[in-house]
Amino acid sequence: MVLDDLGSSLRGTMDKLRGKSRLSKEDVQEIVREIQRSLLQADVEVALVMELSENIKERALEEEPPGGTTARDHILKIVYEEMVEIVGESTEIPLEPQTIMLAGLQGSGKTTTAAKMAWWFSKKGLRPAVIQTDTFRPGAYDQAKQMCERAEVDFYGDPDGGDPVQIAREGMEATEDADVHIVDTAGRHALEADLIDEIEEIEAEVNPDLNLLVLDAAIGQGAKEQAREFDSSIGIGGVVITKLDGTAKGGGALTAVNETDSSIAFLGTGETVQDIERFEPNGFISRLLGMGDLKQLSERVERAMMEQQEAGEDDWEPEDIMKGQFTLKDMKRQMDAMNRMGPLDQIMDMIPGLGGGLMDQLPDDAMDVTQDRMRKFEIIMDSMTDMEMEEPRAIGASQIRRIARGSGTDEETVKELLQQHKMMERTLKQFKGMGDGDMKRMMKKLEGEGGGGMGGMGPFGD
Ligand SMILES: Nc1nc2c(ncn2[C@@H]2O[C@H](COP(=O)(O)OP(=O)(O)OP(=O)(O)O)[C@@H](O)[C@H]2O)c(=O)[nH]1
Repeated sequence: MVLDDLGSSLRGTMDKLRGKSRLSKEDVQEIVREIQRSLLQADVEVALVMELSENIKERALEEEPPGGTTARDHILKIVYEEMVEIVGESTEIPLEPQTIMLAGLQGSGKTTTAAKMAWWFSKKGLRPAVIQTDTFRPGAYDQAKQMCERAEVDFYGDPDGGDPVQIAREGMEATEDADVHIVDTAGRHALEADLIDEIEEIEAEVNPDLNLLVLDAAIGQGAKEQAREFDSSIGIGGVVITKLDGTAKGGGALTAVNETDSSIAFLGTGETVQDIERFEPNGFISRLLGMGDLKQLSERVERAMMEQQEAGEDDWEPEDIMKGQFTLKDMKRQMDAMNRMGPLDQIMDMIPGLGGGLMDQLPDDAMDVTQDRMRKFEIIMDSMTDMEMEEPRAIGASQIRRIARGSGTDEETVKELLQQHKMMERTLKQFKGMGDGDMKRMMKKLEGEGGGGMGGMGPFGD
């Protein structure tokens, strides 16, 4: 994904703030420096980087973190909001009849994007048509035609035609049955005057509802001039970033969006017609900041909480744990909460600080093993008496034998469960010195984040 590097380095800096309730000037400086470094590396324009970092610095030092918010969450929120400010919401694409024209330099991916967008509209139940006006590049006609056939959408082009404006006119007429007209235009090596003249004439002919600038994700500073030129001639309403499946940097796209005061409409993520996504700022920035997909995470947590309420388990308060009591029942409750949220690896990926780098370091089957182990633990717990669940430390060798037999597992796994419980209990005891409020908040947070509460659980434990 774009600016992917930003995630890991920023995450490292953010992680150093764990446990702090206030940010010092030095903390803010360090975070801002990290953001600047990453954005500049990703080819974001210097002036834009400076503007963003000034805003973050100012807000981080002036705004009081709301009650109950840690310094880390507070700064993450500010960085997130300031990034949203630049990236913006996704360009609005109404699902109704319309004409969209694509502009951009040669090779940026216009023709491919035209077919992809047509496919996208057809999946939304509309009838799209692609009109190919590129008479400049030999092969553009065949390429567009083939892709449209693959996408099973209407296509108009003229392999022998010499006048793009005439092709545009004829194309609009020939495809009048279609709801959505996507007009592909020719690219040039650079911003030559005749390219601009031509596109203005086509635009006058087809009268588009929206002009999209198609940019290769690898474009850097050049994006600014392009964006400005196209914007002043035809008006740019949105940007499409292509080739995000490569090792692209993508900073140029942010510059273009800022320059044209527009937003991102689609992302191209491959060479086939299906490789298109609508841009979604929440997920994009959350991942960018290495925060995991916060929106998705909170939805899952909410769902899990609702199910927990329905199951009548909403009376549980973490007070007992705060007093240092952590029974097997508490452990089981946490495991249940996690199970309700979905596959473990997906949850881990969404939790701030656990996604990205750490996941990559785990062997491929680590999550399976862990999930498998959790299932076994649950079966074992089902074979325990209430008393054993409340006082696991009192479980002796003969009870272990009985539990192993009763659960169809082995003594080794029962011992492993007890060991795991001990580790979690020990971890929690370390927090006993904390203030009551902090502790309560932390416990609620661990519960809320699902996986965080499983400290010491499996290969990803503390
Ligand atoms: N990997 C990848 N390749 C892409 C993507 N979009 C386009 N391409 C490739 O990029 C190359 C150029 O794409 P085109 O669609 O021909 O670009 P164009 O802007 O129409 O080019 P001109 O007609 O010369 O102006 C082709 O080889 C495409 O297959 C993408 O999202 N991912």
